[in-house]
Amino acid sequence: MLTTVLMVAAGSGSRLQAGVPKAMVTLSDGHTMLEHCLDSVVAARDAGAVELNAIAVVVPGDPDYAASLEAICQDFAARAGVTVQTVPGGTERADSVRAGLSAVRELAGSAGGPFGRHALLVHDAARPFVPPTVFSAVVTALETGTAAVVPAVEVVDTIKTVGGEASDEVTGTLQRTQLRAVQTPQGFDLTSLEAAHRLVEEGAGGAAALTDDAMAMEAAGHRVVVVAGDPLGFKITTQLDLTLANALLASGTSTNLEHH
Ligand SMILES: Nc1ccn([C@@H]2O[C@H](COP(=O)(O)OP(=O)(O)OP(=O)(O)O)[C@@H](O)[C@H]2O)c(=O)n1
Ligand SMILES: C[C@](O)(CO)[C@H](O)COP(=O)(O)O
Repeated sequence: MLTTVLMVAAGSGSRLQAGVPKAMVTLSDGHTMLEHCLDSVVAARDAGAVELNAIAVVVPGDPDYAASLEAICQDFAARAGVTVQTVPGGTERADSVRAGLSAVRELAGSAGGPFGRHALLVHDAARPFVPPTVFSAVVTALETGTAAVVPAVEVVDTIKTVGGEASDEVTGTLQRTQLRAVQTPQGFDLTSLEAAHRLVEEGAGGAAALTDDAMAMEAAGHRVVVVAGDPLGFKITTQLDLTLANALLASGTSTNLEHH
């Protein structure tokens, strides 16, 4: 199934505190986070897991950062033999996804007419080591006709809700067997995700409340299916995650085959 990837890279990385947007952070092997994430997509293509049409990368509005990321994207595109188009993002992650959807529609339309079913993978430019098996599981589920697919792993901690007058008061304990930690790439029927985001945008919920795209599909009444994620699909959010990523690279344990 022809698939376009929407990679969101417009975040500031405030929790990582690296002084530059997270996608521009260089890992210990000298490659940026963005290159690693692009590489994982192309590794999935090369493994036959994704019939890749093109990649849209949503970049920060700041012109200097946008220019740097555009240069990284076009270098990568030439090396990997893939179309990569950048588009400026928004304040919240959901704003950036919405900004990217119009570019995706153009990329999908030019690939094979606007009316066919087209798969979209929405992916964080903060998960550098997602293996091809995860891409494959998501795309395979989409191919069965499912409109929304998320990769996920089991939760290892006990999760409690807090609230009351003081937010340090426990109000309940969630049933751990029913919980999953959700990763990206999340897979969607393109037309359905466009409609779901429009619906949520027109409603009361702000973009900040939408922490992933499956939430828009859930709000629109779609069935969302979970497939197996992978521990290597972890998101780099804090310095501790970055330390883990660099240790994986140093140990050779990881990651995305060869660099393009
Ligand atoms: N306005 C935003 C916010 C986030 N993202 C992207 O969404 C992904 C997941 O978000 P997160 O890990 O929270 O990244 P940041 O927003 O950069 O981090 P922080 O919340 O710590 O500032 C990242 O690839 C990030 O670039 C985006 O494109 N546009
Ligand atoms: C989309 C996501 O990566 C799924 O786990 C996550 O919800 C992003 O959250 P963030 O706070 O924007 O990192």
